[in-house]
Amino acid sequence: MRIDAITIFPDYLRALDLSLIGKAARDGLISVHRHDLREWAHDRHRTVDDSPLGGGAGMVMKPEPWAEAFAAVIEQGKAELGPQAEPLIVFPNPAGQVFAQATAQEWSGREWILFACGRYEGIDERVYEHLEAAGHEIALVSLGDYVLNGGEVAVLALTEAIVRLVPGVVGNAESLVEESHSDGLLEYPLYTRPARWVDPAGAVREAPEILLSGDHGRIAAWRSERSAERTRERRPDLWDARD
Ligand SMILES: N#Cc1c(-c2ccc3ccn(Cc4ccc(CN5CCOCC5)cc4)c3c2)n[nH]c1N
Repeated sequence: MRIDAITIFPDYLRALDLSLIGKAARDGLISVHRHDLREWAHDRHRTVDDSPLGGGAGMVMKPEPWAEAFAAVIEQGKAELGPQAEPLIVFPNPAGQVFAQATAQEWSGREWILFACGRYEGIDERVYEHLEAAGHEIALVSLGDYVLNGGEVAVLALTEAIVRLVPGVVGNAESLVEESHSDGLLEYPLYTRPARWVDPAGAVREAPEILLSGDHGRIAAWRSERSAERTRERRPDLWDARD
């Protein structure tokens, strides 16, 4: 998988060189390419924003740098992947569809994802129109119903959610199966040693006896019950949406 990200804060995305994503890149499972949008802003101040037409607060990202950036980055990607390759262009956007595990699963099979990180109040609408008219596939996604200052945080989250599902990235693929949301339910409570823990307040806290029984059938049933109980209590929306 090739991942490109266009942003005015490329250093914000250096976290993609770390940990799981960084190792996947070093292992050749993915390649990550950061691009500074200001490279395609040609005035002396490398301006990428201007006041909103029609008035209003804040600034809007100008269409010209974005159009040039997309053309250049897509040309670079095609040079690597072949002239037929096409990116999925993803815009983190507060008005986008809330991103979910099913989408992460779907996008983990894509050859090429191009993230476009907006800032200010957003990107001139004609950029989306221009890309769609050129036949590109675009998606607007939101991390959730709260307000960020730009798309970079979302790109970090989206990339981790997607790339960890790319075959070979997570060592123990089995751990991906039992995760929260992978079956539409929340994960069961987790315990490790010591089985008997005296906490700093002096309270004795025992792990559930069943987990020490060695009876894997009963343990699986117990975990399933706890997962259902948690989902009902904490996420009735997920519980009600179950098949
Ligand atoms: N993913 C994700 C996000 C984002 C996100 C993603 C990308 C950009 C690019 C710019 N911003 C700032 C911004 C904040 C608020 C608003 C709303 N507008 C309503 C009408 O009045 C003007 C303001 C717009 C732009 C972004 C925020 N926020 N929350 C998520 N889950």
